[in-house]
Amino acid sequence: MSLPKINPTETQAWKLLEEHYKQIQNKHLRQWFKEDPQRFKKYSIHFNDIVFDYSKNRIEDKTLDLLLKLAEETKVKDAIEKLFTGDKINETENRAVLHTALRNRKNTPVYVDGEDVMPKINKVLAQMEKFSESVISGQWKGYSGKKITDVVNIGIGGSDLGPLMVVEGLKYYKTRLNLHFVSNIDGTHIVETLKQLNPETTLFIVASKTFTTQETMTNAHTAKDWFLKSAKSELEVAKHFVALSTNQEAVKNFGIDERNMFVFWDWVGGRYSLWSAVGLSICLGIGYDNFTQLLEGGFEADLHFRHSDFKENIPVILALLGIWYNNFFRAESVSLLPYEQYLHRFAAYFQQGDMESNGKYIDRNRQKVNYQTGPIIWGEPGTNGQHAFYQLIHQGKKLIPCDFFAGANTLNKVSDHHVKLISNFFAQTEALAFGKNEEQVIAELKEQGKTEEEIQKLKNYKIFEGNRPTNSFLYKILTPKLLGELIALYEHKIFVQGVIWNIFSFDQWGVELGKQLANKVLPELMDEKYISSHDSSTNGLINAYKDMKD
Ligand SMILES: O=P(O)(O)OC[C@H]1O[C@](O)(CO)[C@@H](O)[C@@H]1O
Repeated sequence: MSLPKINPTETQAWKLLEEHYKQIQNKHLRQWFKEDPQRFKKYSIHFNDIVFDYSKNRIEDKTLDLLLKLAEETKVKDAIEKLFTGDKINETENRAVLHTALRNRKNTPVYVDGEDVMPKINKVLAQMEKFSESVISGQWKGYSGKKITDVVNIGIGGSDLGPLMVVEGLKYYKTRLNLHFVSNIDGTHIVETLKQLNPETTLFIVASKTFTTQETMTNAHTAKDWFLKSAKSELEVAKHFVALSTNQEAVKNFGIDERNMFVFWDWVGGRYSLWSAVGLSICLGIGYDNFTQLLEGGFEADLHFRHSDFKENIPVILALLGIWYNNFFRAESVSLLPYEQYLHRFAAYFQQGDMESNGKYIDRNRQKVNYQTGPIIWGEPGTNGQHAFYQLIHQGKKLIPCDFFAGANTLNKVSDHHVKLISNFFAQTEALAFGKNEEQVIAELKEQGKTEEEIQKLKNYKIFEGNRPTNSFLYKILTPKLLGELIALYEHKIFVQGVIWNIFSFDQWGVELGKQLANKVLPELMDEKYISSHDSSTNGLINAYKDMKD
């Protein structure tokens, strides 16, 4: 059974939300907080070690009721069950979507085409455990008998961003191995990485769901050539190359021993694959036990998502708030702002997670949508962002809803850094919500001894309108489990939004055209002849390239 195909704008809730929006669009958060001192209590959810505060949003009870009605009318509850029970909800590729099975720590059966997938998941997990432990312990030796010191994950998109974000995010829990990630086809990426490495002590992980991706295969061949220059014999490849893929045939053809292959399956989407064999670099980077803690966190977030009432359900509330701003306030982007240096790739990871999932204009009825779908996702860690782009968030013309993240505790206690960091987090959400009005600005300038003329000259620049919405995630401390929870909560937010927008969130046809055209252009660049087969701009650029290149 497929997902329902309901145009959200035709629901009763949508129409009521449009009306409601007109009534509250200019109401200020200052007013809402004044009217209801219980706002924090009312609009926050506690889940494990996380406090999720969504009270600084431009909502009231009626808004939430209508948004929840929208979720009901678009049958989100049914869709969640379909997700968890292996329904082929990735219809355009005829696939189930079961990243949740990969972290199903209870091991209850999950069926795809009548087959319980848990035994094969567990088999690969056992293989990952054994392999990572032998490399970390030094039992696994390189071709000259030395221990592995460095691991290079070669992959791109979902086969890179997830493991990279997690390995960076959990660096505090690092094993003795040094992890490197090569993704870009720009040779600079692999050349600069290999410069630091010794082939005798380097292990390469070739991560590619399809094992056909141009970037990954090109980088993998370059790595193999570099390795063979030193090892001399193809027979040594088995000690230095492993593959993570769904494509056994292509892995064999590349020359990787099948015993060094860690499989996953077509029901694992690339951008949801860090929980699968693609997490091997995570196991090597932080140890298998920590990897299982990450899975545990994802699993607990799954239980929360599947079983909590929507009013208490973090991914559902996050998704509905996102729709409120995206479709009614016409906000175009969402900024993810971790006040946690370790999470410096969190926004980059969810750029793919969200934008590749919901950046679509064709609905589940094969029709062009007449409403906005996925937002632009961006962000940098605080406090760096404050000194870069926050000006626009505070005083720009665009409404940018922001999600803030911070630990109440730090993993690196050093003088008063952490308390200062956290004071910035709280201050920013307060400033964004409440701003500074004319009266306050004038009083401040007077106190500084400014003349009336100076005050008139400056005051408008110093006013902060406020009314900028934020969500805050305050957690106890950054652990593998906590990170697993956060990732899964956001994955499910994306899912709920895709369901409501009536789009297919698990395919990515939009990345195909560029790949096709690059394959057409590539042979045209190989000789000196001028080209006239494209439009005048593309011809002009290609021909200028031919003139300029050495
Ligand atoms: O793991 P693969 O098959 O190499 O694909 C890498 C990435 O390429 C994409 O297919 C599109 O760019 C992503 O969805 C995917 O994560």
